[in-house]
Amino acid sequence: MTLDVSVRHRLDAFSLDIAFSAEGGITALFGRSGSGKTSLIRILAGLIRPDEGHVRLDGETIIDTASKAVTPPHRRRFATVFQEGRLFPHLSVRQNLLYGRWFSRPPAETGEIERVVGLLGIAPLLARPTAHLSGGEKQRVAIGRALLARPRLLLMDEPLAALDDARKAEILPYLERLRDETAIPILYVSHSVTEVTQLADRVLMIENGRLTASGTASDMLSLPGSSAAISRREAGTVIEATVLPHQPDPRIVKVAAGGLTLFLAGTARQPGQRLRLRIAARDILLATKRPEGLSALNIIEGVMTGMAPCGQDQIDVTLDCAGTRLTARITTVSADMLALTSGMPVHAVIKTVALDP
Ligand SMILES: Nc1ncnc2c1ncn2[C@@H]1O[C@H](COP(=O)(O)OP(=O)(O)OP(=O)(O)O)[C@@H](O)[C@H]1O
Repeated sequence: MTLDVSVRHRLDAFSLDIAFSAEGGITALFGRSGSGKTSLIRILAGLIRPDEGHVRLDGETIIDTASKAVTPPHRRRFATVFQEGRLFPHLSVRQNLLYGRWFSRPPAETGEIERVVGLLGIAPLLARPTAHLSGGEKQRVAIGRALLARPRLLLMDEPLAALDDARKAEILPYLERLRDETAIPILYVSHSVTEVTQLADRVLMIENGRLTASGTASDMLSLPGSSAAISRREAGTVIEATVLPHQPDPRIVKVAAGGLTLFLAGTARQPGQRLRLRIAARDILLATKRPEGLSALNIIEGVMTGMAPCGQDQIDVTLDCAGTRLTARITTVSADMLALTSGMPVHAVIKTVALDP
């Protein structure tokens, strides 16, 4: 699938002027509130007609303002999942799902319905009225309804934003399965670093109605150079890791990440499983000598490669650790105490529980 978008649109004082192309998998639209993500999704869904530009899917014109060609929303076969599920409250879960199927041509077969129900773990909910579901359950049903419309493109506009952290954590694995087990390309709007780290194949950074950068989640979400849309607390490094075949202890997980070996808090992981880890800069300590008697399992040797001031009295120290770049945020007092200089060997200490797959 190739989605080719180039649109310009004015909404009072705000102007959107964006061009990008997206392939299969999950493409995240990441940016601060008010940057124009929802407006872009609304253009793609057919809820706003852009002032100028084109949208094409696999070469087929969806919108082309120059030739005044517009495919009506119901013929686009794009499904949308919003922040709040927008289920029909008077219908059961099963009836809501079948409503999605009504839009698919040819209609989804029973086997497909069972597959979607299994994928999202909603079999026990089928007979329930939607009014009796939790927020997380409602979102899973909304996703199921969207899938059963057999969309060519799934537009997800902050689908987890209305949920608390526990419900978000409950749904994220289902979204990973959706990415890995269906071939439906997804545009995923979010300003959550956690969600984008875990889900996105590619990230488009949007600021003030413009595309400012695009690339892999690791490149887009890692310091130095990551977007201003990432909060100070969340800033850090995103790295790809693979679970190693031999685990030293069932309570922890050993992974290879670039040239590093790291330990994570123990959850069920299969050898060979790929993970994306986010290491917040504020969760890394630095030591000039290898520390002993620490509870941290991850003590990594590296070389200091740079320093950049970060707010008042704090410094981001960049390290090269066996070819992997990490950033540690420390106070200027600590930097002075350690007399850090470029090229100096250092040890980065990361708490096992701080590694957040
Ligand atoms: N119908 C409208 N008329 C005028 N201005 C609008 C309209 N809709 C949106 N805007 C403005 O356009 C800008 C972009 O809004 P949009 O909802 O696309 O941003 P967003 O990145 O999705 O934000 P959020 O993450 O808060 O949902 C905002 O400044 C908003 O106030």
